[in-house]
Amino acid sequence: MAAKHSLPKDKINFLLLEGVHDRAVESVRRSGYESLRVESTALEPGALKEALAGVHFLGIRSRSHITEEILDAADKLTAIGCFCIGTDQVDLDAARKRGIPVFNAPYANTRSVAELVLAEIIMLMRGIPEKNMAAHRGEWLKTAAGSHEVRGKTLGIVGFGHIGSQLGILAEGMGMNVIFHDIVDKLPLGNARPASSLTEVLQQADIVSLHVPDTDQTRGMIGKRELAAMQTGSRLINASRGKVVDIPALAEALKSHHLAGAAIDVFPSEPSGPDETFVSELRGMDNVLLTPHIGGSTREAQENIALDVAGKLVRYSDNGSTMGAVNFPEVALPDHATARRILHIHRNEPGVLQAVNSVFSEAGVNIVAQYLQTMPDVGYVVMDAETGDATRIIRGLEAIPATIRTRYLY
Ligand SMILES: NC(=O)C1=CN([C@@H]2O[C@H](COP(=O)(O)OP(=O)(O)OC[C@H]3O[C@@H](n4cnc5c(N)ncnc54)[C@H](O)[C@@H]3O)[C@@H](O)[C@H]2O)C=CC1
Ligand SMILES: O=C(O)C(=O)COP(=O)(O)O
Repeated sequence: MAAKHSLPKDKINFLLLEGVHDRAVESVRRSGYESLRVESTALEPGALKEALAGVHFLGIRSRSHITEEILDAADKLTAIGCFCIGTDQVDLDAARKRGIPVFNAPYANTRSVAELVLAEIIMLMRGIPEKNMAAHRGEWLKTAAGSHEVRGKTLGIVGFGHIGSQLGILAEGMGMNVIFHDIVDKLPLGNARPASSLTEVLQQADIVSLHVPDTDQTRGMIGKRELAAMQTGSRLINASRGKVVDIPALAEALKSHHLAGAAIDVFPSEPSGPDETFVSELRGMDNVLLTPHIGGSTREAQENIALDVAGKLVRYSDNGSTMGAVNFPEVALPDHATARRILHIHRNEPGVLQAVNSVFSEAGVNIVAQYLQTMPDVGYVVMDAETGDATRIIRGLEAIPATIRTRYLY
């Protein structure tokens, strides 16, 4: 086949933002991709649009907002890697409709978040944030008032997914009782007990920890009413997403001492890098432990994330596999050592497969293997084909009205 529509590796451009770990850079380079730009922070929308010109593979963390407008400006964008767990920062539907799979690292920082929260549980139950602040001011708050062992206390977990369930196991190891609320039926690991509702968790727990994703349902899920439902003197931890908690309502609950303390790692609005000022109503409150969204920021997690997500981007580029994509039909593909591989992403409309197959039969090219997965709006079909005129096939596929994009791998 003529290689006219395929792209040699030195013409494939990677842009990695937000200080993605060096292991990602090494992994991409080791796979033969040398055209790589790396930035230590997120870019503001204008700069991001400019930076994306000609970029095929984009790597981000939680601070880069990839909106429809940004996607429209990204003329060559082929795939996005979120070097983190959350993918709410990307307009996933808009990306899929443009034929762009989005990958993440679903497990690589789970443990780091669970460990941080575990530490915060003890810190909050002992009133350490305010004692620490007082000591910095020269005060000596040596008192047992309001200080508790965690043994025998109840931890309420909202969102019993990977992080929530890992935390539950660790907390049980410290002798805590664990209750949880999730919208999906979950295996109650260890002695954890599912509660009948969010309210039951809030009412029964000595300390509540949030581990839900950012969705329409979870945004603002902990507001004035939910905070009022929590026990007087209880504590709240949020290391999930900033918009899950109504911060002014939380500040009020802390000021009135209805809540005894909070540890907050994520905020509705976060600085894009170290040069931007962090603004929050919670600043200056002694009983609040504030951390700069570092739940997943350990060397171990960042290295694992780097290898996981860089590997997924490279695999999609080299082989077309979309396994692990969070917004896209998942196709697992074997290597294509002997055959040529053609990828076709299309709107999922009647007759598309027939049109695709006709392009091959009219060109007299035999399809050796064909792989197809669909979502309601988008289909992804991969053909391994015997030698033939690649240019004719690609042009034929591009002429199908439902085509979103085609790629040719050799
Ligand atoms: N602070 C940090 O640095 C980090 C924060 N995160 C955040 O933590 C979140 C959770 O991570 P994982 O546990 O890996 O995700 P996961 O997807 O394994 O678990 C989330 C759980 O929340 C449940 N859920 C969804 N909507 C709910 C609702 N309305 N009410 C109750 N439960 C609901 C889901 O059914 C699921 O079981 C991520 O989406 C991310 O936003 C993740 C890693 C690091
Ligand atoms: O993994 C996640 O979802 C996180 O929130 C971690 O985000 P980060 O990579 O530290 O910007």
